[in-house]
Amino acid sequence: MPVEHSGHQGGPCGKRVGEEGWRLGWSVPGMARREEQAEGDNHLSLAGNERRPALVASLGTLGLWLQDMADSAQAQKLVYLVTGGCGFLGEHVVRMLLQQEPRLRELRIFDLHLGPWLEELKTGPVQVTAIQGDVTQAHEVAAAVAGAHVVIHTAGLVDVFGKASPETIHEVNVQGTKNVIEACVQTGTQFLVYTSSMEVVGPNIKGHPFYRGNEDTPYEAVHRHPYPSSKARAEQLVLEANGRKVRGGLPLVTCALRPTGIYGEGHQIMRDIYYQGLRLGGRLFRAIPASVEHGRVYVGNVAWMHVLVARELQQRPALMGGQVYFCYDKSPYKSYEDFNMEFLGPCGLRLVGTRPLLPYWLLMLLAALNALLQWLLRPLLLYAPLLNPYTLAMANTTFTVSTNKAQRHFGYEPLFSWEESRTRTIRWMQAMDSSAQ
Ligand SMILES: NC(=O)c1ccc[n+]([C@@H]2O[C@H](COP(=O)([O-])OP(=O)(O)OC[C@H]3O[C@@H](n4cnc5c(N)ncnc54)[C@H](O)[C@@H]3O)[C@@H](O)[C@H]2O)c1
Ligand SMILES: CC(C)CCC[C@@H](C)[C@H]1CC[C@H]2[C@@H]3[C@H](O)C=C4C[C@@H](O)CC[C@]4(C)[C@H]3CC[C@]12C
Repeated sequence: MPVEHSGHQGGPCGKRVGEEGWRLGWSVPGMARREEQAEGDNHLSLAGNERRPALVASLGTLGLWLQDMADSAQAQKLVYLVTGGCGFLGEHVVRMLLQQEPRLRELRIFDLHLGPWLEELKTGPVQVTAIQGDVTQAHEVAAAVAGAHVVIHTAGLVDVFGKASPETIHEVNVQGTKNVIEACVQTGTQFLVYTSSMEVVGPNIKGHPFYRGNEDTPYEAVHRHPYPSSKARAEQLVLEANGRKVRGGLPLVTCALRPTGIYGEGHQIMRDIYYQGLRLGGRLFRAIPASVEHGRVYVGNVAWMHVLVARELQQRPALMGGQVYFCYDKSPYKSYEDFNMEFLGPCGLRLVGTRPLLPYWLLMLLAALNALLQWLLRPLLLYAPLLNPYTLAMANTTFTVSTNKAQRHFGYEPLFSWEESRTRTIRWMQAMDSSAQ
């Protein structure tokens, strides 16, 4: 069923956060690492001093305190830059870094649109620097990168609905990535993590299934749509840049993460589908056979993978440099629509039909009609429904991942179980619902 798509995926954070009164819940399961570490250190110094005479104890305490200061000055030395740090994924990466990267001294957040939620981060122990900038502007990127140890490049134009021109998509995704690479080389930044996409592999335009494949599974990657083409080209540039000498003579170390369809708190398309369902009286109509598997991964786990890969890239450059990793977790293999129902169901929506209500040829016709309408109306208005020939092919082609490469190379385990990911997403949707009423 064609459903109207009201906003782009993610979008300016100002709008997103303000609109819903939504905040990410930032207690990561079993991992209040910084706090635990600090507490542990305190216990250690107290226990050590208890048995000594008073003067020795205070000198000892002073010594330990000075040692602590020196250690933490040494430990908190890294500067990270997250491009696109106010996007759907970017915000999660930013918050995850603040929680899980104890060596962080400064976190730079570079985005076209900065969100008001950044203010709340500025009171913490890490210096948070918000930089409003455009990745297509080489000088802005270079200024932001200068002095950073690690760049996590998530900024991108995610558009499969025909909202932006192919030229703009290329400019942001390809030229923007070139600018990031050149900035690293010129300013001497050694580590670059790129957020790629499963779409650099597929589904391809021939509709070949990719059934629980891994990074080495042969697949005919053929792209025509501007978004996957631009992501594929950008990924290639990032991987080719691995080993280039950066300013100062050290080699650039790069790698790319390929998320499948990300879901979780802040997911714009999920929200659009939810509101569409409400408008249809709490019903959605099945369009895709339940047997077509579509890979999904929880945003918190994708963010965690970014943090971990950025950390371990510095420890194992020879193994990880120039590598690609699919992002995966324990989310179940389901069709796009059945997976969405895991969250939409508890919010009161119902998926009607065990089989698609319309035959596939009719859906294709509707998708083609939407594309034609988009083209005809372009001089007057932007018509960008969810259903078009490309999104239909995406949803209707099996593409799922089964791999443990990230675990083997850098010890990745999902931080959030499927139950936790599901609960968090449902909670977010319910909060969104109550704030809309
Ligand atoms: N959402 C998914 O399912 C998914 C899946 C695989 C890969 N990805 C990739 O993950 C990354 C983040 O995607 P997202 O879903 O969070 O999208 P998003 O639109 O929410 O975030 C992208 C961010 O980039 C910023 N940005 C766009 N153009 C920019 C420019 N010219 N200069 C500076 N910043 C700019 C946007 O303002 C936004 O904050 C993208 O690179 C995307 O290709 C997303
Ligand atoms: C045919 C309709 C009934 C349903 C339309 C759903 C469609 C909008 C969905 C289906 C698959 C989705 C894409 C998929 O999850 C993976 C990605 C990769 C990522 O890099 C960007 C987002 C994207 C393209 C999803 C967009 C929305 C899609 C096409």
